[in-house]
Amino acid sequence: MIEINNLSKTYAKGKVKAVNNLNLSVKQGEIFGFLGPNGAGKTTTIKMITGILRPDDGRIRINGIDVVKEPIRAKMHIGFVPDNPEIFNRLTGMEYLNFIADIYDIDNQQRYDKINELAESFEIKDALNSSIGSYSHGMKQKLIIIGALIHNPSVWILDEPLVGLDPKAAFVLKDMMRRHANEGNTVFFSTHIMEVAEKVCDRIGIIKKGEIIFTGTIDELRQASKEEESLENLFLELVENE
Ligand SMILES: Nc1ncnc2c1ncn2[C@@H]1O[C@H](COP(=O)(O)OP(=O)(O)OP(=O)(O)O)[C@@H](O)[C@H]1O
Repeated sequence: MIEINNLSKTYAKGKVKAVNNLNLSVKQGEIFGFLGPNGAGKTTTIKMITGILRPDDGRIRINGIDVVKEPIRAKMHIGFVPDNPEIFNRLTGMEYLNFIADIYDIDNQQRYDKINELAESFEIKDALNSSIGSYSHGMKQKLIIIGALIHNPSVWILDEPLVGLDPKAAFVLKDMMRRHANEGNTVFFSTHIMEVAEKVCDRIGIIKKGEIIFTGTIDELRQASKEEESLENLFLELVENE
């Protein structure tokens, strides 16, 4: 579960308000889509949830644990897939996954089972003994996704995860997200594509200029907009006419 209260963050010595008094609660067992146009504040919010950036104000709790006060404990509950898959190019895929599994203190059997299952789904098993530097963008992304799931996190956070994946890999990832949520975990991901949110999410939140302007189901969004246009247009309308 993710609970965010009155969260704010500015850049450039207060000149850029990236996130402004944001409140959000994401439950166990749901896939929550965090939608917004470029520069809306999605990545900044995600960096605060994952403990990479420190909030100026407000509180974030992961399964009741304060991310600022108890960062290590909170991070043990989180699996994170950043928007940029730049990782240790000199390691092999397997060395990277073992490194991540060591950090989370995962026993040999669990790491073997998880790596096997996920690498098979993404069809990158054969590449795990090659260096990451030789991987394509999509392969690096798949490796990071496997690393993020290796400790079976109860809160899985992904920043624009479908960008750069081919349709088959995107399908596999969406299926992983659904299964993870169905097992009682929280899945939170950002996207700027309404269609992706429509297919995958139980609930969405729309952020514009650092503020949440809508939370609810896609059906509720449709009702709120009282229009029969395509969802993409609804989204643009909601974002532009607020
Ligand atoms: N390091 C930084 N220094 C100054 N301003 C920043 C910095 N990072 C982000 N910003 C600004 O903060 C605001 C929110 O940016 P953020 O990257 O969180 O948005 P986003 O919704 O993730 O956008 P995108 O979809 O383009 O990734 C934008 O106005 C952005 O220009």
